[in-house]
Amino acid sequence: MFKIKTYNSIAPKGLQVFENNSYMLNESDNPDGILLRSFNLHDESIAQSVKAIARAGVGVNNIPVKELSDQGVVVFNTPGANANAVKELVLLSLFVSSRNFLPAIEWTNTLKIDNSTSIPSQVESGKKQFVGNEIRGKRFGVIGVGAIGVLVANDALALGMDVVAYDPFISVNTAWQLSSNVQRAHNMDEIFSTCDYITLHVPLTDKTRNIIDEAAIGKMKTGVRLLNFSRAELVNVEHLQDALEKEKISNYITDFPTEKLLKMKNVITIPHLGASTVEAEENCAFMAASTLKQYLETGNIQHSVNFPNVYLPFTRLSRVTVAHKNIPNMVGQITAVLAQYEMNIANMLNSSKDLWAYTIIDLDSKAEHKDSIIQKLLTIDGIKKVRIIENER
Ligand SMILES: NC(=O)c1ccc[n+]([C@@H]2O[C@H](COP(=O)([O-])OP(=O)(O)OC[C@H]3O[C@@H](n4cnc5c(N)ncnc54)[C@H](O)[C@@H]3O)[C@@H](O)[C@H]2O)c1
Ligand SMILES: O=C(O)CC[C@@H](O)C(=O)O
Repeated sequence: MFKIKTYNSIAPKGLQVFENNSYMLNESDNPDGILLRSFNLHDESIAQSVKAIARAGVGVNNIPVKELSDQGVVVFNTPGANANAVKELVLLSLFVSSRNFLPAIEWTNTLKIDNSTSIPSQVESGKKQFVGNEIRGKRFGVIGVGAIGVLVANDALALGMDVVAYDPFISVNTAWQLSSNVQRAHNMDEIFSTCDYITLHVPLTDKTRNIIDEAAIGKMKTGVRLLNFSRAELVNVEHLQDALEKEKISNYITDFPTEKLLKMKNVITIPHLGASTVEAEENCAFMAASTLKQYLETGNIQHSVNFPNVYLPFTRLSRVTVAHKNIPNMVGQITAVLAQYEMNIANMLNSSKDLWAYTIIDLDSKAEHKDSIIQKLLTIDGIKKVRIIENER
């Protein structure tokens, strides 16, 4: 029996993944797994019982990934599952930033029905204050070409924009999807200095925090429009305010309202709706729940942000999984312990990702002395979490 604790509202399609006798949902006491969206886990104490955490979404800056890795807790996200939803809102925002239609609609709603001037006459005489721009032919810079950035770049081309993209870490998969008509920027300055519109699609990390600051803004064209559907902290808000006041940036559209932004002119804030479509919520919830279930039941890892992806069909009688540091001689020490218990290894797999590694060892017997094997393995320096899973099938 596995206990799953959930935070935020998770689409039923995801929760249904746990609808069987092996799971108890919404369990706060000693959960095995956590399923969440944007809830801030940094301020929560996480029970020792937790083996994995799945984020129904992409950004994991709400999760203390570093600390959890050190406890051998696997963190999953849902790459690409909400990318189309975000892309559609970004495309909408390109038009919103260009055509003044939000203030125009507000103005139309204030028109008074009076007998001397008809509404159509008021409209025709007042509309000149809302003249906008077209996006066709304008230069559009995409910073971060991952699941969202690639869709935004390709569709902006289809809308007639001149698209230039920057991503020094672009994945091979994404590069295959990117239209060859998207130009490659070799550094961010190429985007800053030439673009009429700039959109941010990078994760929030120590390296990307404040990538839009005074220095970056200084290089931008006067009147540039800035879109941020990634995270608030990518943009230095004081420097942004100054640039908006000086009309260096004409407007800023973001999915991340803050107290300061709400008071600023020429800022349009959206209440974090990027992934809020029925389709994206279902995709994310289903993917997150499925990867969490797979990990709890088999120890296989897919879509993890801190441990390597590993898959070994679970066909033998039992399985030992070990989350450990990526340092020499771990496998040798693990197998030496199993040998002490006269356990014969039927199959094994070891893989690493940056500082962390993961080993699966399959056995042709049910593991006896489970607790003492686990305790012994945990005394090895570098081993963070050990599980022994019986094959129930
Ligand atoms: N508004 C929303 O509701 C919403 C929804 C989904 C994602 N997001 C945010 O958008 C971000 C991107 O999402 P995604 O699905 O495209 O993620 P992704 O991981 O597929 O793509 C991120 C891309 O950024 C690139 N990158 C990383 N550091 C970079 C740097 N310094 N300069 C340039 N490129 C860099 C990576 O190489 C990668 O290609 C997420 O991290 C999340 O913060 C927001
Ligand atoms: O859960 C959401 O609504 C937003 C998720 C989004 O910020 C993400 O990073 O995927």
